[in-house]
Amino acid sequence: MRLSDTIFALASGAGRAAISLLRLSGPDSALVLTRLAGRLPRPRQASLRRLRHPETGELLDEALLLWFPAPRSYTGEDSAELHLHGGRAVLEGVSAALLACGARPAEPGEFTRRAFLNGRLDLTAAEGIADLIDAETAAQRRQALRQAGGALAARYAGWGERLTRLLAHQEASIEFAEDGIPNDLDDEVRQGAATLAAEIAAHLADGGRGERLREGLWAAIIGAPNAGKSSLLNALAGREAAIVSARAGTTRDVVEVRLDLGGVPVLLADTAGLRDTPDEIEAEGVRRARRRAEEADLVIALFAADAAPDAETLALLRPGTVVVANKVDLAAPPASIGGIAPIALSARDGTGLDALRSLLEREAQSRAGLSEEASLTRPRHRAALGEAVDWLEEAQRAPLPELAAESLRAALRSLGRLTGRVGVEQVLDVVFGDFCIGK
Ligand SMILES: Nc1nc2c(ncn2[C@@H]2O[C@H](COP(=O)(O)OP(=O)(O)OP(=O)(O)O)[C@@H](O)[C@H]2O)c(=O)[nH]1
Repeated sequence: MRLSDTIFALASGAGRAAISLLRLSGPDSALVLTRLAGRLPRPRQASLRRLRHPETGELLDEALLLWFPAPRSYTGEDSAELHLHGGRAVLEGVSAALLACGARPAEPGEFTRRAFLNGRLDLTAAEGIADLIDAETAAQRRQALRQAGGALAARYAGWGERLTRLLAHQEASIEFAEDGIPNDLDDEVRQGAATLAAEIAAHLADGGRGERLREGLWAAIIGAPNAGKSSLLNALAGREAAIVSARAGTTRDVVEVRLDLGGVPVLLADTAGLRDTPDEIEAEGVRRARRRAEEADLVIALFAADAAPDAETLALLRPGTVVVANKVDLAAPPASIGGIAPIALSARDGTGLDALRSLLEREAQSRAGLSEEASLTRPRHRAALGEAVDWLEEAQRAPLPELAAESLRAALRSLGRLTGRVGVEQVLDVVFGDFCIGK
């Protein structure tokens, strides 16, 4: 990937469409656009132009052009958008003309990569843009927009700056000690490292909500055979995803549907009815059901109101499990199951379904909804921040100022990996800006 290349790519979806959007970016963009369209449009103003092949002069399309000179563009380079008619032949003709002008097809993510390299966004914002494109629910969109807008970037950059300052002070204390000047910078640094470590640790202790919202929550319905698990899954999904039958032991494997529960994407699994069975295939289904219940972020334990609660399902109840008494059209629900008041439901006639859905939405949002503060969204973030906390703690324990400085530098590198930003030059800037060391 060379920044000296001028690249282009279809930015809109592939296939026949009213309009196709081609993007162009790189140092030769002005030249390429001029050869195709005769002259450059005014910056950031839509202009209708005839596009011709630069060698044959053949008319390719009449298109709307947008010209974004550097640095005020998405990539930070000279770039342009070509709004073409969305036919295949148009796209092929214009692509061939761009190739003839020396531009090359972009690699996946190359526009955003260039934006990052040109300092237009940090790594977390770039990830936010990828998430925005993948967002399936409103809450995912909000989280991605916030991250793409730099909410995490700003927070991590703030921590990076504080860390840089701590490191600068630590370096200064070492210099002062050499010169025999008394100072209490060491204590200051230790105190600062402790405060910062606590702040980062609090950000990490968010129950993984940002990651869950990005990836989707895992939910599972468990219960005895014939309790109505498949009926409930179908009712929540609004379609016949799982087979419903009066025969106990119908569901053998895990059946999954995707739901949007209050903006949180949820992968809901119907599982095999929990019971001891000599049937080998069903027994494997029961094992999978138990595993699924263990792994799930949200468990719905379903009991039939017209039967005594079964011991297998009762044994899997945990704090936070949603307990449901189904078939209330046949019998009144018990007041309590395993010490929890159940939601009364009839998957057959729909009684209680809205109440259950609202409860599930609240539960999903409390586990993965948007919090007031921007949450981290990837294991990569968690790992880098965890490392930074470890190094900050190491710095507080360090027996020598030189070792404390080394640990702070390592913490800074961890944050730097997260944002792709913090470099040594910044430390030097602070060292020489804050202190007149005079050497
Ligand atoms: N009367 C009544 N019958 C129900 C209700 N929900 C489910 N059923 C019936 O109960 C039987 C079992 O329903 P399923 O949804 O297949 O139950 P399941 O828990 O998935 O069963 P397994 O796959 O064997 O574990 C079917 O005959 C359903 O029609 C309900 O609310 N009321």
